[in-house]
Amino acid sequence: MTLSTARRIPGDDTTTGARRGEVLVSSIGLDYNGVPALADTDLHVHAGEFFTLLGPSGSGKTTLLRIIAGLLDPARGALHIDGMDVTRTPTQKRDIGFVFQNYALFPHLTVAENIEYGLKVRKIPGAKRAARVAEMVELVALGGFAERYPSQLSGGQQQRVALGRALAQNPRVLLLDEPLGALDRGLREELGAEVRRIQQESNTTAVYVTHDQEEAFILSDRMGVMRDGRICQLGTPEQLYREPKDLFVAKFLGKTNLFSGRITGLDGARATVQVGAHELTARANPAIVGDDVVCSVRPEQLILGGTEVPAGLQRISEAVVTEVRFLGQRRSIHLDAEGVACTADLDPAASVPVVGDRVSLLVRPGEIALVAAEPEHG
Ligand SMILES: Nc1ncnc2c1ncn2[C@@H]1O[C@H](COP(=O)(O)OP(=O)(O)OP(=O)(O)O)[C@@H](O)[C@H]1O
Repeated sequence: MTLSTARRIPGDDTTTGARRGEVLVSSIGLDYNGVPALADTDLHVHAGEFFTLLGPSGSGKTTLLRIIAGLLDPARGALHIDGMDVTRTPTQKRDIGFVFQNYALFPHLTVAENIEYGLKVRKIPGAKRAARVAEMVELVALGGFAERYPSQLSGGQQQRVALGRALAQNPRVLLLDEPLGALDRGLREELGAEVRRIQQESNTTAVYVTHDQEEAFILSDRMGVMRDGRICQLGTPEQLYREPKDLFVAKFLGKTNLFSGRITGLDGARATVQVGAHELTARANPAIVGDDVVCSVRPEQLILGGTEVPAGLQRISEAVVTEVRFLGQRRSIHLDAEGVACTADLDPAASVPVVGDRVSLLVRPGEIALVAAEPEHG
């Protein structure tokens, strides 16, 4: 596959010192009827990065994406792309590519013509245009479909055309708003992997909006979790999963077990927490104000034990097994932990408890995420 024109070296074409595709959002905010849809927000998306805005419906993801696109004017703040202030620059002059949920292809144009359209508008010469279209058709794996019309393509194929069209002009930044939202589960996974491959091969900065946590995890280098018009936490998928800053992030990113506790001691990066009758050591969380905390432990981090606590583990609760489910790759054990419903995921090959068994719930000190008892706002 030839990708010479699509592939770029970050930092190759700017005189400003910023790397190509770098997005800097500084105190950008927007209100509707006096209510903030986006609270004043700072965000730095690095060149070549796949960055995802993840959050529930109405959390402000699309608002922020549309401001970066130039489709919405912010009430406050500044936006820089590649070091240039584009806060008031019209969309068409921002050098940005879009892919939305509804493919928005021209129905009367073929795949090749759809991809070519923007190049024609920009008056790119014919031979160069044809070469670029051929390259994009190959990049989005639609060889053999170039002469088809959108109505002759599946939803996933149409979305590939939309991607090819967006990338044909070698945009500084690719903005994607729930591009897989209209597709069924299997196709979402397949095309999600393709989106990531295409983004990497074309070395394009991507800002992606979704409410689907799994999709965000598969695709992202980094992501920002949004809630009520704010980015409440930024980080890699693993950082956010393992070290959620607050209860909202802990619960939004996959399943978790929550044990109420109280901080009784702090020693640098370590905290001592009292959970019922048990004293535990956990990583301190600087975002917590006050002593009331919640210990978040993921189902795969809970270990079932007996009366003895092996070295390197600590007991967080006693529990009674209420249900055992075989789920193929794992066995899901439901428990009543002194009135708190919990789930532990076990390797299917591990010894299986039965309903009614009394067990100890054990956890490694580094695997307890402490969060404030109430969600943080900002
Ligand atoms: N034109 C508008 N007029 C008034 N309020 C609006 C308008 N557009 C968006 N909002 C409000 O702004 C907030 C953020 O909306 P936004 O579309 O950015 O959320 P979102 O996270 O993208 O949601 P979804 O996942 O449902 O698309 C919501 O409370 C929404 O109701």
